[in-house]
Amino acid sequence: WSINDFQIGCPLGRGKFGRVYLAREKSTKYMIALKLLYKSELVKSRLEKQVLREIEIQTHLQHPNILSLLTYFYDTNRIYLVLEFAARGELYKHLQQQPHGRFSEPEAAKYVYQVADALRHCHLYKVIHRDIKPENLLLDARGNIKLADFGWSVHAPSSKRKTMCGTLDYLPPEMVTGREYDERVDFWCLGVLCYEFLVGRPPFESSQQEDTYRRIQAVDVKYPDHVRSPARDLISKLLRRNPFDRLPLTDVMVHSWVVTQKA
Ligand SMILES: CC(C)CCNC(=O)Cn1cc(-c2ccc3c(-c4nc5ccccc5[nH]4)n[nH]c3c2)cn1
Repeated sequence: WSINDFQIGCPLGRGKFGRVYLAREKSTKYMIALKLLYKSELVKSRLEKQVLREIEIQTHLQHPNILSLLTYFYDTNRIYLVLEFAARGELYKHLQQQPHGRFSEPEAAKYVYQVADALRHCHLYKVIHRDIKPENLLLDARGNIKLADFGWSVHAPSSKRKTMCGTLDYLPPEMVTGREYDERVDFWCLGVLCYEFLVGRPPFESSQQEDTYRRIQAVDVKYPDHVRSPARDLISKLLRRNPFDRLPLTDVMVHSWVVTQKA
């Protein structure tokens, strides 16, 4: 493949490493998301190893709810990643467009189920995503979840610090205190995600960072009246301080709230 095989369209956003463009493969007219990485930038920020490991991870993780890396190629200055195009774009924009900025229970349960299934698949390959939040979720043409951006995934177990770029809202207690952690961090993030889907904001959001830290450590969750008990039951089984007390993903997928609402 070469860049001449594609017609480049509008920019789709700025990923961690580079720019992503809508593009179309000329002969098949197939739409894709083309990510351009500048070798010079990768060398400068010593990210080339990280990118190669991500390419390795994404090539092996094939799942209907994980955005696939279709292929990649490079020329003298750039690496080109041919990523699946998710036609309905970023989930967090879809969330913001909802009345009251929150999803209905059926829609929330459908997404929670699909993210749980995608994470279960990642964990089979000992890959922890660590960065599950609405910004890293896309929707395909049929409104199904596509888990993207493995910018922070690592192989379990790990205690690699996650530099605090972006929100702390999704950090589990063990990562806040820099302790060793394993794939159960993704169980916690799924609980935060489910809360945000139903409420429209994450559970520990505070104006000051240290308050967010404190609320995470104390697992200080408050549910607005409109959040009904079956959903509270699931969230409370995921937002547990002790990672071993958190509900495993297979149990999330068969939880009564998920099963009754998503169908
Ligand atoms: C190093 C390498 C293996 C990393 C591979 N993973 C990524 O690059 C993660 N990543 C995916 C994207 C991305 C961003 C946006 C889209 C889109 C998309 N569709 C849209 C529709 C409407 C509005 C915006 C849209 N973005 N489809 N596929 C995408 C893929 C950006 N970074």
